Amino acid sequence: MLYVKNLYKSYLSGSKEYPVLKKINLHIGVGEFVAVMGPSGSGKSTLLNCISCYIPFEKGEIRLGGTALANLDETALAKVRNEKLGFVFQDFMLLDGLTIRENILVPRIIRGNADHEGEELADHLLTLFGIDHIRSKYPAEVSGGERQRAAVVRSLINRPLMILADEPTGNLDSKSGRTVMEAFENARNQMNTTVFMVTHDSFFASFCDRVILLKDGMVFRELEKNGNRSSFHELLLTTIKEMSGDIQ
Ligand SMILES: Nc1ncnc2c1ncn2[C@@H]1O[C@H](COP(=O)(O)OP(=O)(O)OP(=O)(O)O)[C@@H](O)[C@H]1O
Repeated sequence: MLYVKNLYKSYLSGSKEYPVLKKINLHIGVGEFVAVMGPSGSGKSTLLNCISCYIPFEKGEIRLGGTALANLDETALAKVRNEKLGFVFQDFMLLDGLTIRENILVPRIIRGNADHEGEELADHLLTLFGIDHIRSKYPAEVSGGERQRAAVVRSLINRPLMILADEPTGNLDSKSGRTVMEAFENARNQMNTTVFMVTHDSFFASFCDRVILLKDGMVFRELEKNGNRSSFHELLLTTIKEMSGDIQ
């Protein structure tokens, strides 16, 4: 589904080139829930932005559902973003003047398929994700966790190949954040949705099936959840300590 091969990306500062992603290789299969973690500056957002088609990369390959992203023009990239990807952001990005249900339908309107089927799907998802009671409310009238669950539903409304989530729990307390992780689990379990998330937080990462640890623009290690969530959390904490050099 998503293949990243030898991805290399640098930024220029004056005439000097600073590599940020150095030969990243990864694969995410259909229905996987995967997090990327790593210290500040390790390249997490840059990786997500390359996959999102928001920034170009110099070398390597990204293939999303069989489409190679390098060499696509702006129109084709916008089509990939609209049709193949769903987005969840740290600050929700809901439109204040629209109700929760109307917000959820916005990607259908952008794609030009705001039809009866879209309305039915919105109603089904509002129930499935436990936010039907806030459908007619405005974003300012609901909690942060409810706003983010609405954003998760919005990201699903065009039935994307993959959801990209950038620090989706960054503005939430642990109880609300947990409901958002459960919403991603629900999307995976009920709709076989693939989720790729950037997070700083090992507790929220422990809800994932797999965690990719980045360090200095390279994959330091990939960890898979083989037991329960709390033992995976312990493994993540130990490996992050090892990565930061606290233990050998
Ligand atoms: N547009 C840019 N121009 C120049 N350098 C940039 C740009 N964007 C990011 N960088 C640099 O690239 C490196 C990686 O940044 P990136 O935001 O991908 O890291 P990150 O792991 O997401 O960090 P954080 O956890 O702090 O968000 C950093 O050193 C950053 O300063």
